[in-house]
Amino acid sequence: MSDITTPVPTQLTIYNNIRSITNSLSYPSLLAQLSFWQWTLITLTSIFIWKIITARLLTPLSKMPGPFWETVFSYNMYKSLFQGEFHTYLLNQQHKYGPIFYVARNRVCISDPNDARHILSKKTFIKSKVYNMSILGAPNIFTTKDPKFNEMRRRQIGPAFTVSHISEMEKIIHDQTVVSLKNKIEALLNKNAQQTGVRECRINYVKDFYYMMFDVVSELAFGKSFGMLERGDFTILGYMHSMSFLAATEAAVPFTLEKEWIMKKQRDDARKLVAYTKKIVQDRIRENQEKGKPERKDILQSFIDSVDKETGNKMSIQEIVSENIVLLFGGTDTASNTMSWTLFLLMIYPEVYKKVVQEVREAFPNPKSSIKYSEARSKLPYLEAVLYESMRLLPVVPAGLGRTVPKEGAEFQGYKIPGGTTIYVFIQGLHRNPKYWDQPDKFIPERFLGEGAAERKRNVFIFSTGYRICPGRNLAWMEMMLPMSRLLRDYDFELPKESHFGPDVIDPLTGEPKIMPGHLGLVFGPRYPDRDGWIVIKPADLSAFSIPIDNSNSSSNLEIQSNRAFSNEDKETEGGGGSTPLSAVSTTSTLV
Ligand code: HEM
Repeated sequence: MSDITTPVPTQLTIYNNIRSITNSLSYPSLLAQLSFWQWTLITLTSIFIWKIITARLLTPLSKMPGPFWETVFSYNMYKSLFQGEFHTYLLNQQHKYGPIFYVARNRVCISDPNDARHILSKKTFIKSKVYNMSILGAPNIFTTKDPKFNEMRRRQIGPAFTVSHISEMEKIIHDQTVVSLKNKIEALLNKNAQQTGVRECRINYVKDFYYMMFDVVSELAFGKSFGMLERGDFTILGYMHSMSFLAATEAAVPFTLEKEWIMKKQRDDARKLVAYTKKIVQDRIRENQEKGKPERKDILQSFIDSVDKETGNKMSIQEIVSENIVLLFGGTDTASNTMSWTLFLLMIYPEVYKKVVQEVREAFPNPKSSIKYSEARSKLPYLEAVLYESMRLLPVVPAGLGRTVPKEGAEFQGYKIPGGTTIYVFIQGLHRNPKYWDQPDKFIPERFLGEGAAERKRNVFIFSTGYRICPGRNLAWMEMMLPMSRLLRDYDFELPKESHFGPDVIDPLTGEPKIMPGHLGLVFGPRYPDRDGWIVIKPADLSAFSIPIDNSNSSSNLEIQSNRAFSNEDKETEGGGGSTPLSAVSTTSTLV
C-alpha cells in the first residue's frame, strides 16, 4: 500500500515538471530548454488560468450566482445536453441559485415570468446561434434570426393559422385524429373479443399519438397523410430522424455545419425529404393550373396562395418546402408528447382522471355523437385545465429558448449582462418557480379554474410569447382537444399491471407519484416508449349518463361540418401569431 505522504507517480511527475520549470527560470535560454511535456504543461496551465480570468474575473456575470467550475468548463452542462437531461440540470441549478444564474461560460439562465416576457417580446433579443437547419436550402420562420424576415414570413404563413382557417380544416383534423385512432382501437378491441371473449386491448399511446400527429400535419401541409398510424408507413419518419440528428449536431457543434463529408447518410436522407416535399408542392401547383384549386382548405394551399400584403412577395417553391418541413418538426412531437404526458399524468393521479372523465361524459353523453372543437373548449373547462396543468408541469419544450443579449447589454434582477451573452429563457423553470406556483411539483389542474386562473394561464409559456410565439398554437389546441375529449368519453384507460408507475409509486424527491423518465432531444418526451408507453383500453359504459334528446344542430350531431363559419367575432390574427378572438377558444389568447 502506498504511504499517504508519498506522491503518486502523476503528482511526482507534475512536481518534477514544475521544479524543472522554476529551476530553468533562472536561465535566459529558458524557452529553448523546455521539453515537449513542459511546453504542454505550461500551455494547459495558461489556458486554465485564462479561462478562470475571463469566465470569472473579467466579466460582470461573475457577480451572478452560479456554479463556479461550470462557468469555467461547462462539463456538466454539455454532459446533460448529450444525455437529454438539460432541463433537469437547469432545474437543479435553479433550486440552488434561484431564478437567475450564470449557467455556463457566456450563458445565463432566467426563470422569472416578467423577465421572460421582456426578453421574448423585444426584437433586439435575437435567437441564439443554436437555431440552424442549413440543409433546407431556404430561410424559414423558425431558424431565421432576422426579425424583419420573421415578420414578413408571419404575414405570409399567418393566414393558414388563423382561427377561421383552422376551423375550416376541422374535418380533416378530426378524421386524422379521432377517426384514425378510433379505427385502430376498435379493430384491436374486436380482434381481442374474438380471440379471448374480452373487449379490451392495449396500444402504445406514446407511439400512436406521435404517428397520429404526423398524419395530421402531413395531411394539412403536404396534402396527403404519410399514413403512419393508418398504414404503418414510416419512410418519411426515417428521413426526419436523420434530419433532426443533423440539425441537433450542427447546433451543438457548429464546425459540422455544411461539411458534406460529415454525417453523409443523414445529409442524403435530409435531401430525400426535401426532394419529396418539393415534388408535393410542384404537383399541387400543377394541379391548381390544370384543374383549379381544391375545394378543401389546407395549409399547403394557403402557403401557395399567400402574398405578403406589405411587399407583395409570394413564397417560392423552395421557401414553401422549407416551411413545410419546419412544420413537421414543430407541429408533430410537440403536440403528441403533450398528449402523452397528459394521459400518463391522468393515470398516476386517478382522482383527476375520474373528474375529467365525469366532465366529458356528462357534457357529451351520446356515445354516437362527435365533439366539435368549439364545444369542447366551451363545455370542457376541466379538460382544458388538465392540459394547461400538464403543459405547466411537463412542458415539451422545457429548456432554454436561447436569445442573444443586444450589444448594449441588459439588466435583469439587478445583474448586468453584457451584450453577446446567451440567455436561456427556461420554460420548465418558469413553470416551477415557487414564487408564482404553489406546490409546483404537484399536478393540480384546479389552479387553472376560477379566480386568478387567467393570470396563471398567462404564466404558462408552453408556446413561448412575444414576437416569436408559436404560430401553430391554435392548431395544436384543436389537434389535442378533439382526440382527448373523444378518447376520455368513449374508453376507460388504465396502466398495464406490469407498469413501473402508478398512483402508489412515489418519487422520494417530490413526494408525488413518480413521473416516467423523459428525454429531451429537440422536444421532451418519454425516454422509454417501448417500455413505458403502453395503456390498457376498455370501452366506456355511458349508461350512467342520461342521454338527452337532441333536436338542435349542436353537440349531438354526428357529423362535423367542415367549411362552417364561426361567429362574427372571428377575425384574422395579425401575422398568424396574434390573438384568438373566438369566445369559445378565448383561453389561447391569454398566451399572446
Ligand atoms: C403542443 C404543441 C406545441 C408546442 C408546445 C409548441 C411550442 C413552440 C414553442 C415554445 C416555440 C418557440 C420556439 C423558440 O422560440 O425557439 C414554437 C415555435 C414554432 N411553432 Fe410551435 N408548438 C406546438 C405546436 C405547433 C404546431 C401544431 C405547429 C404547426 C403545425 C407549430 C409551428 C411552430 C413554428 C413554425 C414555430 C416557429 C416560430 C418562430 O420561430 O417564429 N407548433 N412552438
